[in-house]
Amino acid sequence: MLTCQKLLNKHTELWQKATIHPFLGQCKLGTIQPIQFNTWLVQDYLFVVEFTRLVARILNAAPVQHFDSILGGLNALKDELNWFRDKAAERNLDLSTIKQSTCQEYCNFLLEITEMSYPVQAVGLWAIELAYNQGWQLPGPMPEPYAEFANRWGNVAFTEYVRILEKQADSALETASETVEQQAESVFIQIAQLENSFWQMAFTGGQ
Ligand SMILES: Cc1ncc(CN)c(N)n1
Repeated sequence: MLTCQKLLNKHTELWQKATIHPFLGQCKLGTIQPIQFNTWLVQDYLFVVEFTRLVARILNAAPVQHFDSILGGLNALKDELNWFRDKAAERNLDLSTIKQSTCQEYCNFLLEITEMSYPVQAVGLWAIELAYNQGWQLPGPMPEPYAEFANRWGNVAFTEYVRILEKQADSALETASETVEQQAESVFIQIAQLENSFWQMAFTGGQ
């Protein structure tokens, strides 16, 4: 039987590339350049808009026992979108801009996930949230102004939320066919690759 942990064990290197990147390393050192950080901030806001739509669709496919956590996630996304708007305003950034190709590619992939069965969606949701939880947590405490960003996804409550998503994905996988297991693995791999590309996009600052 496939589990989230098995996916992490099987694709260690790929997952490391998704969660450990010079972008985050330079946030930790305080040496990230404004163009790089601002590129990430604007593009991540655009991503989170589409991610919110994905979570809403996952709610539609989920068993009622999983509603609590998904509704909690949607509520947190409401705050997160407003927080992104505040952060962008502080930096005089225009959020009504076009998506860079990597961001667009990831958003297109989110749409593809919505057409798959619930176990695959549950694995996708867990992987996307785990990527940010670990990505922002692994470097350890960051200096201001990045501490606030690291804390948003690295905090204990978010870690607990990701654990619940993992349990839900595992329970959805319990009765999954081999085909669905393969789809879940493929979605996990693609998310890991897209997460790495997203950091890379921000790191190159849109040049
Ligand atoms: C690219 C990306 N991946 C994941 C997350 C966490 N929701 C995010 N905000 N952005």
